[in-house]
Amino acid sequence: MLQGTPGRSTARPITFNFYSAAWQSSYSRHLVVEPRRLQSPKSALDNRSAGLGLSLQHKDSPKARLVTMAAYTKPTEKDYESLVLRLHEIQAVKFGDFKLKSGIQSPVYIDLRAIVSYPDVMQQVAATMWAKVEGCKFDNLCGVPYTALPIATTMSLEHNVPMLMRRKEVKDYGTRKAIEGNVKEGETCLVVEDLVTSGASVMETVDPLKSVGLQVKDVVVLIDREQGGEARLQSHGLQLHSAFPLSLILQVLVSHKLVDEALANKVRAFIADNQVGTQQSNQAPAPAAAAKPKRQSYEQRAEVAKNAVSKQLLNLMAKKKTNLAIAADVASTKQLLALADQVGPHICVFKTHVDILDTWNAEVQGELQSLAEKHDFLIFEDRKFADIGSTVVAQYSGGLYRIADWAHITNAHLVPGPGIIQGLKQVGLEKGRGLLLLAEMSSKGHLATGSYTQAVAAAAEEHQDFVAGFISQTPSSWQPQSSPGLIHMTPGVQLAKGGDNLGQQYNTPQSVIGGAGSDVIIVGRGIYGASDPRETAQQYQEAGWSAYLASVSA
Ligand SMILES: O=c1ccn([C@@H]2O[C@H](COP(=O)(O)O)[C@@H](O)[C@H]2O)c(=O)[nH]1
Repeated sequence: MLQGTPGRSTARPITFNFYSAAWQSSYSRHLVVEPRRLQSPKSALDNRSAGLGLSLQHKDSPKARLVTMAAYTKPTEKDYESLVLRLHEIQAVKFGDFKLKSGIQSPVYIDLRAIVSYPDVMQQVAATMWAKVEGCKFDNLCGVPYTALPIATTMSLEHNVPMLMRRKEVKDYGTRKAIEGNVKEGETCLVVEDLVTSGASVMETVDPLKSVGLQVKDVVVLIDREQGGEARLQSHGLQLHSAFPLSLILQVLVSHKLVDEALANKVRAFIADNQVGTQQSNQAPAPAAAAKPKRQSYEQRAEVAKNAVSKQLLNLMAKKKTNLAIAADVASTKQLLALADQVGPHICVFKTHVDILDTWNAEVQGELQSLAEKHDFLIFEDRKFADIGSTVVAQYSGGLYRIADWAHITNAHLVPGPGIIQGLKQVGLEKGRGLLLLAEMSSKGHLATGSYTQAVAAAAEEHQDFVAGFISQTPSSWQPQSSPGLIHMTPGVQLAKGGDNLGQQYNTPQSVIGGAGSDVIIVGRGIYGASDPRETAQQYQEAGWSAYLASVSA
């Protein structure tokens, strides 16, 4: 039992059941207890909609922080308004002239990271967001790291809904799980986010949740910048519930004369001009960054591609709506062919390491080629040639594997110099084959950087009749825009960032296609190691394709 004492002004003494003895003993000696929006003190702690809250204030210091412990109350219009004002007051929503990470100047800047320092704001945010999804059915909730994690935690504790956590980085030791918590396959999960612009970061949480067998249908966000994120999430079957569209925030601030009409119109114009799919937008300010130009579509690039294979691949990707390549690093030929048939409808490229296989002969080669025709994908033998010209001629055309006979694409390091390209071209050009040059690698500490990568870019430019593109990691940081016909394929991709214990490093489809500017994601263990490779390939296909759509010009 906690006995309240009169506060400095309006509080009346009140006695009621308190659920924590620890709180009673540690706080009752020091705190003044005030009832807040009191309706029914007896039932309030049992009935969360009754609306009881406590304000706890330090007795000896009038300026001491107020600790509120409000049970959930459905917010009223006034509450919505007061939350907007409070967000403005704590500078979570700012107006002025801000340079975004993309280099674009923005008249509005939203940064909700600081709300952790204001428990009253955190509580109102959680209550407001909860009210938006009260009618939805979900078994769990999961916040998008990091800002939305405490919001999700508050909702979880307040409403007794189990929470799951997505790791931003998957460790390369231990369980290597992307989703932490008690996952029950088939259950539904609400995704909680603080701010939506394009919806890309929401998808980075939705994809791993789905890959562990959860269903995701609803996403709740505090602020929607109204730049196209809602439509994009809808295209993935997700319903966005936003507490505050940016236009509503503007309306409230204008009505309180905190923002003048001219500035509000400037913000509205900025939002209209910066819809996802017309220009790159980003929240984090980074003064030095330059604006990222939109990329050409795969079809547009196919028209200017100088190599037969890159032309074919760009057209195939556009037609099949997939930029997914599978790295089929399985040991048995039987598994290889079964995998090709399973994931065939979702991929543009089937990548092999033929020297891993237990069997290779003309029959297996023929079966793989038939599957490539059946499902319309190209075969890429990841041979990584690295010898002098005359040796690679023999290795590519002959030996046990006769790679040039069946692989549409192969690849090479440029360590030996341009002679390696000339040698491979001598064999492959007349067969209509294409070569990828390894410009960068995915493994920790690799040496393909700086001037080496630049030299690879220059060699590819020079041999565009045979060079189809690159194996790369960060193409937009070094590839000149002058050769849109060259394709970038990126290995080291999984639905969550992480790595293995031998130096492999993983990035997500969104960061590889949208952020780094690559064209094709190469996924191995993330797909063939999954319990249902077909379904998982489909998830990667969707993730890669939506990242592509968001990065091309309208
Ligand atoms: O820099 C490189 C070049 C090639 N690879 C190859 O890609 C796959 C990746 O497989 P995961 O299971 O998805 O890690 C594999 O065949 C590598 O040989 C690469 O990872 N990095």
